Amino acid sequence: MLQKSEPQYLVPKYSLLELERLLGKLGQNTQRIEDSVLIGCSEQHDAWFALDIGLNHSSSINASLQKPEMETELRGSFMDLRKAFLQLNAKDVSLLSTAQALLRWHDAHQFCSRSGQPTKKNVAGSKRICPANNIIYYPQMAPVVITLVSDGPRCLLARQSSFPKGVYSALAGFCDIGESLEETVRREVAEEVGLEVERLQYSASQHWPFPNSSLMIACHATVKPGQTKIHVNLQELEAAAWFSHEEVATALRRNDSYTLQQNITPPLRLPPKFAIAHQLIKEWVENPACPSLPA
Ligand SMILES: NC(=O)C1=CN([C@@H]2O[C@H](COP(=O)(O)OP(=O)(O)OC[C@H]3O[C@@H](n4cnc5c(N)ncnc54)[C@H](O)[C@@H]3O)[C@@H](O)[C@H]2O)C=CC1
Ligand SMILES: [Mg+2]
Repeated sequence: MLQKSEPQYLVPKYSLLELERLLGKLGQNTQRIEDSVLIGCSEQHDAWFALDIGLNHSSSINASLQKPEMETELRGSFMDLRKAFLQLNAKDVSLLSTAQALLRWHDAHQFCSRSGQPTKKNVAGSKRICPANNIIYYPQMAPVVITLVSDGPRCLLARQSSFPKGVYSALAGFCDIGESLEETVRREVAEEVGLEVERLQYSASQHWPFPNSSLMIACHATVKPGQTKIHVNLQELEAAAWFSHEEVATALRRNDSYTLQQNITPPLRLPPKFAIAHQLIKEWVENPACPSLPA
């Protein structure tokens, strides 16, 4: 749910009093405030909590609550989370991403997997405890490596059929149990495009709420100049190709509005700014030789 506040969109933020009033108006029990989870604090050190007042929430008191009513009451509209990210500043993207992931984790961990008894959230929402056996459950993230492979003058980008039209990104893959990040990078690059990674350098990381909660670990990698023939794994990818520095730099410069005109084959499109893949590609465009990589 985002609220339009010209010229941008905002995540709805309320004080405790305002929230109590709002829940009352929506016919919800104010007890629900106890389901809130701590997601951060303002620069003035005011604590920020997130609460799911979604229509299909299991503990929704008033099941007949309609989406349009809620949109009118909150003066906003519901939208897809990825689309919402395109409208928000970096701070709100981070808050919304944490809120979504943490609230979803709580919703999916209502019961102890050992005793089958209901688990109980602590006040901050940083864990759940089973009162029957004192097992503590902590929110989990799945580590994922994302790697921009380069052979020097070109970088390798790939797309999955689920990506929007024309969008290519860096190679990504979940870490398997027991693997180091380096091993995951080498395995994923070999599995998806049949290339052997020569050198590897960590760049940055990002929390990513899709599909559940991942920690994206971004790296630059190089392959030997003579060993660049791609074998695309069509079970994982729709396509993969080498792109020149000029092609990628042009795609980065293009105003990426993501609104496609019909009947026009889109040129190379890159992931949106909020995705770490975008940062990784931008870094390579600004410094294609990656001189900081050890020789
Ligand atoms: N923030 C960013 O810039 C980007 C984020 N991503 C994210 O990276 C993730 C991984 O990329 P893929 O190429 O899809 O991974 P992948 O190459 O490992 O293949 C996905 C498959 O891995 C399996 N898998 C193993 N462990 C899993 C787990 N913990 N959760 C879900 N599936 C698991 C499933 O069968 C799934 O279909 C995606 O969820 C995507 O949202 C991908 C590209 C850019
Ligand atoms: Mg992959």
